[in-house]
Amino acid sequence: MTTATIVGGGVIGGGWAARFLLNGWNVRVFDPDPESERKIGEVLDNARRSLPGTSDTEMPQEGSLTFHDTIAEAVAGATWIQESVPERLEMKHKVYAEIQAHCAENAIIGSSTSGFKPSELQEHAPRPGQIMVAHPFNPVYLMPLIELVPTAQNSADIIAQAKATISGLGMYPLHVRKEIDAHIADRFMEAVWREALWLVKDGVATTEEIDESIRMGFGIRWAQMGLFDTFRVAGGEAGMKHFMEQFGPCLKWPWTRLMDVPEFNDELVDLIAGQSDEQSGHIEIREMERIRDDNLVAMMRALKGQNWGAGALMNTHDVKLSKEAGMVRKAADIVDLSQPIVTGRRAVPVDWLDYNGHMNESRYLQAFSEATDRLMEIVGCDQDYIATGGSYFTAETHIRNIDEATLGERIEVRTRVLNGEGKKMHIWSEMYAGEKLLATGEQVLIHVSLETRKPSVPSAEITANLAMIAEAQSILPAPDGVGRYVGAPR
Ligand SMILES: NC(=O)C1=CN([C@@H]2O[C@H](COP(=O)(O)OP(=O)(O)OC[C@H]3O[C@@H](n4cnc5c(N)ncnc54)[C@H](O)[C@@H]3O)[C@@H](O)[C@H]2O)C=CC1
Ligand SMILES: C[N+](C)(C)CC(=O)CC(=O)[O-]
Repeated sequence: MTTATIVGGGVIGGGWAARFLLNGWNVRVFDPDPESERKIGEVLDNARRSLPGTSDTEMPQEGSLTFHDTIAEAVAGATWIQESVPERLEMKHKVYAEIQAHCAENAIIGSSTSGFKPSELQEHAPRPGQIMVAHPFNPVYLMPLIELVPTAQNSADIIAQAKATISGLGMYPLHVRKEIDAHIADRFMEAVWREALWLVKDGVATTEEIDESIRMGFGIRWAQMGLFDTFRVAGGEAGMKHFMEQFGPCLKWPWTRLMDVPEFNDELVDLIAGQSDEQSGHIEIREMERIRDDNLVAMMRALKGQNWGAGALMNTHDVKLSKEAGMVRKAADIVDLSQPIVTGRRAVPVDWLDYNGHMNESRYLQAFSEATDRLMEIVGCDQDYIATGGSYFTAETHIRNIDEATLGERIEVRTRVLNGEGKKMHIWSEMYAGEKLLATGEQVLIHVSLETRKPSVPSAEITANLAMIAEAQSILPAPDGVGRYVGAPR
């Protein structure tokens, strides 16, 4: 297992700790705050209930978390050291001096800095090539973006290593090729923030009205297409050129007060903080974090469904996780054919819950349906085969909901082939949380030609695989409840 050290375990360091831990890394923390263990524990609780739900496969086993009294002790054995101390350059320099005196020479030191340039961070360092900006977004355990900002002091090799580590955490390393204060994304947020401060100060809008203008409008658009594609579409058939012709003149109109900053005095702070308290002061900060996390997970899962943007990144990561978890994808890889095949492993995501606070009945069907897709793939009915015009349609499903599944609970589906002769495939799946049986799902599927939409004979490979599995599993007793109809006596 690989080890990461977190130096500075506040809002951002805590989020990094969770991201590494839940991706299977061991994490060592140094933070002089005596409350840091409690604070990181609370961040971790929120991460555990949200991050696994972004994945449609099994996440790695959580690593171990330890707290250390000195930087020297904390950096021992670490391959990645993430500095997240307050945004003060002299403090960061002091911390790097201590880290570099004790860490491995080939460890990467990433800085969470929101605004310092990497060349500023590297000043006075004995090994500047070890340090680079790895700027995350809050909450680090859910937001995929990392702005990776190196300088000419960082070798191509260390940059490639940093990118690989970030990708391995399910994140998106955006290589910022030219260093600039506040990198890329924070410059946008700063621009929006400045405008918002003026709008509140000038009494044009309240903090709440400004938030509504974002979350009811461009905030939703930006999550999926960003700025330029959004404006390209807004240009209609003539696209970006037309958009620019139409809105170019506005650049000279008083549409922004960007470089004109309101005086940052007590009056402004009280005005903004007062309105913000009125808007959301009745909700505890951890509760607000949970609301934010649930919304983020649900939105990112929607993007996964579209295989777009952050969703496409997460789908690619799922394939990697699934391979690492040893999920079988081919019949030839099954070690013991006589046992039910593990066709799904995942955590229950927040958007699978209903008003009863447990996994909704429709999601039991979804989990069984995804397990059936996996079994189809295993026997040879994979995407390549389907592209040739053959597939299976489900003719009948019977689900028994036996126990509840709750948010974040890890579920596993195990599938048996009861009969795979001819055009028919009769399968039986059981869903477990640990050894607790949650549900059974019995399905009959018919092989079809996608051209005629009529039953057809599957390929010889599929027929042989189904026969082999059914034969091997026939030594198992008949599943309890097989063939049961609604209302049948127990
Ligand atoms: N809060 C945010 O939204 C974001 C912040 N960042 C950046 O992350 C860094 C940390 O910011 P936050 O987590 O928000 O601050 P924070 O105030 O929540 O946490 C800073 C932590 O550093 C600890 N600390 C202080 N001196 C230390 C030292 N000498 N050695 C080790 N730990 C020490 C503090 O006890 C505290 O727990 C900053 O550079 C900031 O710009 C980056 C992205 C977003
Ligand atoms: C406000 N901020 C500059 C600290 C924001 C960031 O750096 C990134 C974020 O999470 O929004």
